[in-house]
Amino acid sequence: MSDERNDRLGGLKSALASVTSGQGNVLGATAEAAGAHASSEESTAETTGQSSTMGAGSGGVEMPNTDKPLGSPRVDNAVIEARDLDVYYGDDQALHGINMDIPEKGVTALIGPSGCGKSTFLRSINRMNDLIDIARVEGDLFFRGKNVYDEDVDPVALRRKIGMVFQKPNPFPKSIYDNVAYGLRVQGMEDDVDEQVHTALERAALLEEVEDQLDSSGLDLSGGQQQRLCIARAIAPDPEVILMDEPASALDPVATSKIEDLVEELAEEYTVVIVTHNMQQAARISDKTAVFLTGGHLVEFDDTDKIFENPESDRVEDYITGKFG
Ligand SMILES: Nc1ncnc2c1ncn2[C@@H]1O[C@H](COP(=O)(O)OP(=O)(O)OP(=O)(O)O)[C@@H](O)[C@H]1O
Repeated sequence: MSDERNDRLGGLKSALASVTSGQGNVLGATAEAAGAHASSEESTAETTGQSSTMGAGSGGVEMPNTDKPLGSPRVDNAVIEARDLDVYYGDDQALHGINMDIPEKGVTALIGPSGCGKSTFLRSINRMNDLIDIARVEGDLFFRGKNVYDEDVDPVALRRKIGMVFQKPNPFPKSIYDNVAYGLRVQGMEDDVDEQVHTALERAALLEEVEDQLDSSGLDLSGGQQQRLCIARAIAPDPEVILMDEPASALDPVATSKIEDLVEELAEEYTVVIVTHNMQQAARISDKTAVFLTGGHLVEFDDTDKIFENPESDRVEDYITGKFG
């Protein structure tokens, strides 16, 4: 862990220590597995469909001038911009008017109590919510200036640019090699498959452990290795953004630590957006933190240090220090 991250964690600890809530705080708490409403459908859809190109044309998009959550500046290097984003499941509104600029590279963490809409927001970025019949999206979600909900955007092509890793490792019942190659083939990326598979396994910090057994089933790997295999599968088509929905919550501490190290490494090259219930983890690995609170509202979005050491919102401070959640 870098000195900077250690300092940040120290800041979080002292911030927490200075608050005497009289209740157990959430440091180190790993949430129960939750929010996996659509994970099996998602994992199938993640790698199915036809290859095509994302709709062209990103210029001239008019941005509504809307209220921002606390501490949420518009950023010049934003890769993803949510504008007045509402998501409904049937008549129930899960997200209310989300406005957020996610900068290029680095790690952006989404935190908040169970049911506040973190996964829903994550899935709206690469249109995974399309797979939920009753889900409906209003407002805008721009990826590099292009509204991903425009009619000319192909969700499969979008997911090549914005890959996803789920809470539970979900390798296919195929060989390690084929697990990674499958994503490439689905996207029509048939050239140099061997090289791309090796590169993806290497970037996912798995190659060394599996290079002699690429023909073995992905299901025979340990849980942590399976999750790194899923990360390799997600990065094989060379996306720009990697969405991670509690990628370590089903893993033991050693495997979790490897995933955290990997996330930090990947963030040098990719934009990583990660949902986590573990605030220590958010403090350790993220550069920006977005705090969602009950009812599906984004309350504060800022540098992680600021959120954990000096949040603007009292409700965020109460959440961070374990007064509720
Ligand atoms: N597939 C679905 N069908 C109907 N309602 C859903 C679906 N997925 C989520 N919801 C509802 O939307 C709201 C937000 O859920 P979501 O899973 O996004 O929250 P979350 O913050 O990720 O929760 P958790 O931390 O428990 O995973 C909740 O009220 C949830 O019940």
